Amino acid sequence: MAVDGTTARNAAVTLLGAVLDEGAQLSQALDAPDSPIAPLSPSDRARAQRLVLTTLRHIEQADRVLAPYLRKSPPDFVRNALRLAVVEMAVDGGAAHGVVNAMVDIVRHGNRTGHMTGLVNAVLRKVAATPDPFVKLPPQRMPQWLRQPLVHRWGRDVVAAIEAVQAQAPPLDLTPKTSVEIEGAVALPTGSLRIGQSVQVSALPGFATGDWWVQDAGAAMAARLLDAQKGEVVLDLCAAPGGKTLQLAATGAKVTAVDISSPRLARLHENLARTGLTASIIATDALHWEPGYLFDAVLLDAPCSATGTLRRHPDLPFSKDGSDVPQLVALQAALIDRALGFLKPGGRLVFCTCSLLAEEGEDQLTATLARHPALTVEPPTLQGIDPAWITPDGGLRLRPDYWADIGGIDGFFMARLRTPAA
Ligand SMILES: C[S@@+](CC[C@H](N)C(=O)[O-])C[C@H]1O[C@@H](n2cnc3c(N)ncnc32)[C@H](O)[C@@H]1O
Repeated sequence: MAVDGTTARNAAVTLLGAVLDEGAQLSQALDAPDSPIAPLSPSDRARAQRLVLTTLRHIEQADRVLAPYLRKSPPDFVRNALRLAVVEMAVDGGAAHGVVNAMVDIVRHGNRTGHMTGLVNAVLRKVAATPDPFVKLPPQRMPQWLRQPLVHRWGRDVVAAIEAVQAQAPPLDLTPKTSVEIEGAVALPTGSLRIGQSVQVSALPGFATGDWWVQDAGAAMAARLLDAQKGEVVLDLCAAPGGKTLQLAATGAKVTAVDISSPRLARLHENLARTGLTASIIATDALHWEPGYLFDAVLLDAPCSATGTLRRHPDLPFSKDGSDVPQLVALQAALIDRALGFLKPGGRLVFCTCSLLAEEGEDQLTATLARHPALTVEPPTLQGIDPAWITPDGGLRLRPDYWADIGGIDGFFMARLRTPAA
């Protein structure tokens, strides 16, 4: 019989193994038909996910705390159980006796790990006796392939500030369809609403009536930068799951949303239905699509390394090594060129990526201007942004450490380009 509290923890330990030892992306491990959370109750599922995310944000510290007590590396399952327990006690405020008993029970019933309960019990009791074990440890570092270019560009202090934000659970940001107030939500300078504490999204007022949608405050700035107008013919290229499509549709523009992924577009259909907004949805490869007419404005939210969203996706450093970046940079350039061909003369393109890397942002803009010298960059004049966030070329660089005192922001680069009038 399982000790109370083992169900969610057991699933979390298995998910940690999928990410840390098998290189799986957490979203895929969670959505797999045989996912360890599939049989769980909604509350245990939420708890397992929260435990995995928190542990992934603190693996480095957990390993440093555990190192003095482990003469040799235990089997993966046991090591992940120890890591999770340490993080739960150090960060999550888990009561030591409950955490230790649950982990001992999980290891007792693990696959060929039953003989290690004594070690787990002894190690965790020692950790439990250490007050605040992470207090003197720096936040977890980004992987070297990402950290090094960022240190080179922004310096060690900025990178440390970014890592401090990435160690925290991100706040919940909402984009209101029209002006709306939600109890407990803070209005951010750029117009998004922020809820600090963890809540059940579907229980918030206005969810069922589609008065808002979940969208990071940084992500919400790209559609604002495009500034779509009522009646304009607007294309959202690389649209799914569609936070930006909803923003564009809410302006009264006639929106076409294109994405290569039908499963991701299914979520856009759901979001449109919930919010009562409309857009034409086309599942196709943008590189080969021929719309047959031209657009007033295009928003291109290109596929990228997603390194600006590490705080929301702390599994990313364990499933990626940066080797796909050159391929992504080439795809982004091809999509930019394609998107420019969809514009009327005098039309505008907003290009954005949720990346911290200059290759996918600042350098991509420089290269675009070199390929298309007739383009002009229109620097952002968005409500609530700090002028220091505007780059010398007129792009907008968002770093996770901006607004650090109120929970930070996802990292993005975006730029608005204008084609010459006929
Ligand atoms: C950063 S995500 C878009 C997020 C979306 N704009 C939002 O706000 O919810 C990038 C998207 O590009 C899509 N994509 C990648 N290659 C594509 C292509 N060749 N044509 C169309 N869509 C593509 C992916 O399926 C993915 O949904």
